[in-house]
Amino acid sequence: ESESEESSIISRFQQYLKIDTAQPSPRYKEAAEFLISEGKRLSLESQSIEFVEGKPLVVLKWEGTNPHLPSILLYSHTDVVPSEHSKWTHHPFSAHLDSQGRIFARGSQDMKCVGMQYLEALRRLRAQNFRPLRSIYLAFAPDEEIGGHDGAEKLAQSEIFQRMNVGVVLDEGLASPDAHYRAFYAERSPWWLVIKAVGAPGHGSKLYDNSAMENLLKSIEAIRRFRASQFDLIKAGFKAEGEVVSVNMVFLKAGTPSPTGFVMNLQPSEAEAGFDIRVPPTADTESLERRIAEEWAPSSRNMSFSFKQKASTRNKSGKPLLTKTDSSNPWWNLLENAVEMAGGKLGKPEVFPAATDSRYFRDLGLPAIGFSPMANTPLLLHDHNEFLHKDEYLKGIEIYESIIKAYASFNDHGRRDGASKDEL
Ligand code: MET
Ligand SMILES: [Zn+2]
Ligand SMILES: [Zn+2]
Repeated sequence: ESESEESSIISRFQQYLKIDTAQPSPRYKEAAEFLISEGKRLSLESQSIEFVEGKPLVVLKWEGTNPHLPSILLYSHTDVVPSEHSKWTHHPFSAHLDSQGRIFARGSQDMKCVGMQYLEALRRLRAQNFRPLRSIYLAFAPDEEIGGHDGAEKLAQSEIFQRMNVGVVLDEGLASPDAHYRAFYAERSPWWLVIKAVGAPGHGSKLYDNSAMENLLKSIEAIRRFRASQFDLIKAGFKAEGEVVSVNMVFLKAGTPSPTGFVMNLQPSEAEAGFDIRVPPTADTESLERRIAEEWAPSSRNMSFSFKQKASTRNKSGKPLLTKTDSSNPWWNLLENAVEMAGGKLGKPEVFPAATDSRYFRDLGLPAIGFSPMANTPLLLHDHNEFLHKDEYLKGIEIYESIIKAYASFNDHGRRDGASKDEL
């Protein structure tokens, strides 16, 4: 690349990063306009779909020479998580490029990088007069960070999606601190649990059983023991991060407010705590549910519970939501080879420790692979000072160029395309 080409690539990335699409009030319209205009510059067909008003989902298309073959879906989400601006060295929507070449922005890793890299890879393929055999779709969806219900979930269930005849989905992965890229064949399902205790209120000096605080604390102790047992499996090297159940307390709510803080000599009659639980695809969910009902929020201790989010680990037929990584899934091998051809190396397939929109596609029986080409990069998603080095970003474009070329050219002579659904 010439220097000026490189700087226009970086500035397009910065332009996307500068659009404040943070939850809970993302500027979706601005993002959609930007993406559609980028799509037009690449002569892609474009469509903005509002399954829910004000939440556009942009679909771009490059038609294949054999549009009857199952297509490739290059998926990304447009929203980002909120940030504590004052704790960042550079404003999270300034997309500041520092003297070392690092680009700081919310979304630089999760996952505006990927969305723009797809486009840049297509730009390079266009310039080479590449003709895809299979149609290539790009989808830029809203609301991943709040569950994807008004984005990917609606897309996956739509007629539009059926007509797209998608054969494989690429979605986000995670940065890797070493030289290997990470690739994900499954993910943990988020269960966002709120437990609540009630009990008799009382004077702050009185020792008595069954107060709301005491009841809640017993649960917190039990949950912490379980958490430690899971964490120990990782610490001992028996399990990878995505293979255990994680539980983290994310809020505590109790006490009687007063203008100067909280009333100190009153034991409250209600206490609540929230937990972000992540469940691996093959976990015994029934036993976990029992544990919650019997140990973590037993009605015998005047406790109740509810879920703010509870994603299933299995499809309708009870099969865990996993994408095959063996020879039954040609896309995995193609990815590995294509990454290698572009000078990269894939680590061994992992379970994504958090959630992605891939679950909605895996639920349909489609193979979905989580992959963000960021090697030599600290894992900073949802963290302060999220950044991506410009050289990693540029390298990632070449990686995608290689993958998209391989995927869009893949011709299995009709052997698998009919059969690949449901086998993942
Ligand atoms: C249940 S929504 C998931 C949002 C985000 N990707 C996470 O894993 O936390
Ligand atoms: Zn993400
Ligand atoms: Zn995220």
